[in-house]
Amino acid sequence: MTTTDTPAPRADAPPRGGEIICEDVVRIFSADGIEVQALQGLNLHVAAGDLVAIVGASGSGKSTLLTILSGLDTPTAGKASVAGTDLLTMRGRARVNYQRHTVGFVWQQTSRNLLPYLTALENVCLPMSLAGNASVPHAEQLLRLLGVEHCRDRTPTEMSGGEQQRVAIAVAVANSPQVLLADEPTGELDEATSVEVLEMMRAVNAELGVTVLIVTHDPTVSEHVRRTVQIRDGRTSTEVLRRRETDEHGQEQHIAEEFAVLDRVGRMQLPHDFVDALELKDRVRLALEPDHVGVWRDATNDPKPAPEGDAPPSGGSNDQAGTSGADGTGPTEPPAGEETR
Ligand SMILES: Nc1ncnc2c1ncn2[C@@H]1O[C@H](COP(=O)(O)OP(=O)(O)OP(=O)(O)O)[C@@H](O)[C@H]1O
Repeated sequence: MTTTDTPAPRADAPPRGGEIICEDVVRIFSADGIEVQALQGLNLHVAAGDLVAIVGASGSGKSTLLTILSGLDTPTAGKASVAGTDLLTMRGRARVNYQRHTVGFVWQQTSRNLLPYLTALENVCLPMSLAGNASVPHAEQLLRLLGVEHCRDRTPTEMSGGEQQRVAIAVAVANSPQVLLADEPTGELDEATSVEVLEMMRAVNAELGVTVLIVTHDPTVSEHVRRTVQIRDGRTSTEVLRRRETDEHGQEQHIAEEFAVLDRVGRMQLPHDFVDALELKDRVRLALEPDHVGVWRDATNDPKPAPEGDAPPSGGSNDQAGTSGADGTGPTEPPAGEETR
């Protein structure tokens, strides 16, 4: 293995994350004459240097999205670019370079991330060697950043699951990618170890400036990221944004606000619990108000008389499903986060 003294990335290096843009991405699989539309016009924008979790039920299209973003698959239609690389037109050598330099991956199965007969240091040096610039000092610095310098000379079987995933993160960022993609990185770990690995993802995001996208079933993941995007039926449906605020008593508050995602042509998916709570189905009544949109159950065939007061535009019940104004709030409305829960 060749070694050169390439300077290691500085902890105070400026952010160099890549932007992720998906517009109306469609992926159709054909198997045994049956077509499955795994992504049905998915829209997603992740800003450079952001840390985002993608959540969703099994079969919602998460892995399909990640496989496209990692350059292992190509969308059937739409637009997708990562760090300025167009993923639909990328071919041959450009694809290899993209996978080697632009993106790094961490997969759920530790066996897929690390070669079992190499030590942690050798595993981290390997992608650098393939790119022609292996640097032992850089690999050692990454192992230190991930808190696994003590595993330097151990093979994967001599490490715990959490240590293996930390080394896997070091491998994934060895060639200084602009985007780090992780597919269920905590899927095989217990809760405490999962938290450690997620904190390491945050550290890599903060220290190296790399954009991080984590696909997961794990609900605790969303507590560790600023933004969680939910995919439903191959489309982005809702988002939760988290931030910390200090209240008037000097106490730190964790604020989580949930938003419905509106696509470029104005489509949105109502959260399941809203639909269930008001028994919405087939069609709903809509009303444009000065600062919000009202959504009502279609009561055309409803035997119940409509109550007085805040009535829908042309009769029916006043079961209001949700509101969203230009700024998401109105003078008498609760904050956006409370509106959608
Ligand atoms: N290669 C394929 N051929 C045919 N259908 C596929 C293929 N890959 C995925 N699908 C289908 O596309 C849909 C989305 O699958 P995907 O694996 O992206 O979902 P997911 O959200 O990652 O699910 P999970 O959380 O269970 O991994 C599913 O209906 C799946 O059966």
